Amino acid sequence: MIELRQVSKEYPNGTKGLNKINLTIGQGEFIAVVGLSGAGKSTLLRSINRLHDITEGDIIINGKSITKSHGKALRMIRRDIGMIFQSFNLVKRSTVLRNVLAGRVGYHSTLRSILGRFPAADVDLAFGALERVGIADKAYIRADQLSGGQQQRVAIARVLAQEAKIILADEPVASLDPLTTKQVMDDLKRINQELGITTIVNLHFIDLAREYATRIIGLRAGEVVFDGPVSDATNERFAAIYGRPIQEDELLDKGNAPAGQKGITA
Ligand SMILES: Nc1ncnc2c1ncn2[C@@H]1O[C@H](COP(=O)(O)OP(=O)(O)OP(=O)(O)O)[C@@H](O)[C@H]1O
Repeated sequence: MIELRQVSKEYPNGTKGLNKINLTIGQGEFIAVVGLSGAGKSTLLRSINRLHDITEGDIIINGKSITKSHGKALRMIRRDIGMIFQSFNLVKRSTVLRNVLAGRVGYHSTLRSILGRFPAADVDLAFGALERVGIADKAYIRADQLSGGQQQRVAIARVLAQEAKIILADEPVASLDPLTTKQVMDDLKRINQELGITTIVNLHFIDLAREYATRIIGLRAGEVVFDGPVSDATNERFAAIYGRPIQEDELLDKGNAPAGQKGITA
C-alpha cells in the first residue's frame, strides 16, 4: 500500500509542484494519473520513490516512511519500486540482457555489480522477464538496435528482474506510435494482472487511461481534482476539470502520431 499524507512539494524557485495531496493506493491497483502539462504528474511519481524530496507531509510505502528513511532502509524501500520513463533510460551500447540485469544491482554489492558478475539465478530471472514481454530472442542485441517499443519492453523487463512490487511509469508511451503504445500498455496491464504489481502510470491521453486503468487520478495545479473509477472519468467530467473541452491531441484514437504532443498548460 502507498499512502500520501498532506504531501506538498515546492521547487527551490518557489513553484508548487504538489499541494497537500492525500491518497491511498492499494496493492495491485492499476492507476492512471492524468492532467494537463504542468499539473504535477511527474512530480507526484518522482516523489513516491523519492527522486524528489517533498517539502511537507509523509509518503508511506508498505508501512514504512520513505520520506524519513535513509541509507540502507531507503535502499530497501526503493528496491521494491521500479521506474519506467518516456525515454526508456537504457544503456544504449549494452546488450538487452545487461540492461535487464541492471535491475538486480540493488541485490548485490557495488563491486559485483560494477564487474557485471551476476549469479546464474539472476540470468534466469532476466530471461524470464524478457520472455514475459516477448523479446527473449533479442537478449544479446545492443539496446540501441531495437525499436522504441522494444526498448520500452526492455525497461519493463528490467523492472521485472528487479522483482519490484510497485511500478511507476512516467509517460511510458509518449515517444511511441499508437500501435506500439497499445502493445506496451498491454504488457503493463498483463503484468499487473498476472503478478499483482501495483502500477501507476502517468498518461497524456484520457481515452488510453480509461482503456487500461481501473482508477483514474486527475491532477490540476498540484492538487487532486478527480479520483475515481474509469466509468466516472468521462470527457465531459474532464472538460469541466480542465475548464475547456477535451482536445483531439488528448485522445489517442483521434490518430495522434507520434503520441505525446502537448503545448497546453495547467
Ligand atoms: N525542477 C523544477 N524546478 C522548478 N519547477 C519545476 C521543476 N520541475 C517541475 N516544475 C514545475 O512544477 C509543476 C509540475 O510539473 P510536472 O513536471 O510535475 O508536471 P506534469 O503534469 O508532469 O507535466 P508534463 O505532462 O508536462 O510532464 C509545473 O509548474 C512545472 O513547471
